[in-house]
Amino acid sequence: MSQAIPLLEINDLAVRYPSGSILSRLAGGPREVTILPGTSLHIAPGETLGLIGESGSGKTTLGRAAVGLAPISGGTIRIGEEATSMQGGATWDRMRRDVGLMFQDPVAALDPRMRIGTSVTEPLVIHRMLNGDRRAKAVELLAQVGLGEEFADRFPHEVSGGQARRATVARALALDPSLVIADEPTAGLDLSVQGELLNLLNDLQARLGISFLLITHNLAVARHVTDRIAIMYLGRIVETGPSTEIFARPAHPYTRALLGARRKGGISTPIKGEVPSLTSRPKGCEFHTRCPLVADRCRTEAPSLRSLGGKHIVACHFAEAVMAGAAAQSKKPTTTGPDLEVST
Ligand SMILES: Nc1ncnc2c1ncn2[C@@H]1O[C@H](COP(=O)(O)OP(=O)(O)OP(=O)(O)O)[C@@H](O)[C@H]1O
Repeated sequence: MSQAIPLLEINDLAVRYPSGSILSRLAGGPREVTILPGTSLHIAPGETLGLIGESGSGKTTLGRAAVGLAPISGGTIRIGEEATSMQGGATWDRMRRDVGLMFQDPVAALDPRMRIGTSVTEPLVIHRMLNGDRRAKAVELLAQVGLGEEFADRFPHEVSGGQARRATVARALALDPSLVIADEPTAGLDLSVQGELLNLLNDLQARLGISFLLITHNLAVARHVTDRIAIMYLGRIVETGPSTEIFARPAHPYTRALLGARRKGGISTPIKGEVPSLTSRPKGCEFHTRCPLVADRCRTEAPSLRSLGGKHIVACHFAEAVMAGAAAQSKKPTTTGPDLEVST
């Protein structure tokens, strides 16, 4: 893995949305809700970073904010040579040219009224970068993802879910990006098709040297394709490090709970306790209301992110104890859930 200057660098990013509930506003509730309270993240050239967390933890918001598609209220973002803060205006346009986007909703990603060839080349038209024949370019992009020429002329409803998802990958590659942001790229696909898609992403990373920000709540997906993972809770990164290290020795109780939820026969068991409201974040460690290891200190003192050696970074007062417990637990035989068919 390259130790070069990060390709993507996000520092202290804050995102606020207007508060959704009219009732809450009428009752004098907050007018705004802070989703990302000052979040930092980086991705090295050629690296695949997995962003993991429960639903609502802010993964999609972070992915969208990285390209200026969320209401940024503070912090800085740099992609390659281009850097911006707040509402970057024309800078976003230049930054987005270096990023391929695969957003969560595959139906929205491919316009049902457009032939697939037209959809996959659309980013080139938007950025005025289409040189030469549009269909020929579509065929070239579709070939990169293992789809034949005939797919250029088909409509999304005429192809399978896996083929449609490949087409969204082709579209993400249109601008020849250094970074692809893929939000839940395998959601809704059968296990074997998920495996094929992940093999494709692995292959593209190896062949084209693209970096990926892979947003998923599926730990099996993260395990197979990421170099490093970052765990998000209430819009903050609470643990990050090499995937192999985090899966073997998670150091945050939240990460450990996420991994434990997967171990139980593959059936996702929710983590105990309610996710706190983003408009009234708990004092101290924000996970303390659900943490099985909570101590007095956790209720008053917010843990900072600190290094456990190498690239393993965590925000927990008792990380060493959690890690030791996880290491002991991993030696016991466990039942594992259905896995993916991914070549290594
Ligand atoms: N446009 C919006 N306006 C107001 N709040 C929003 C908006 N989009 C997202 N949110 C809120 O931001 C929070 C984080 O949502 P986000 O979609 O980023 O989380 P996530 O971790 O990606 O979840 P999921 O896995 O379900 O997509 C949620 O509380 C959500 O309700």
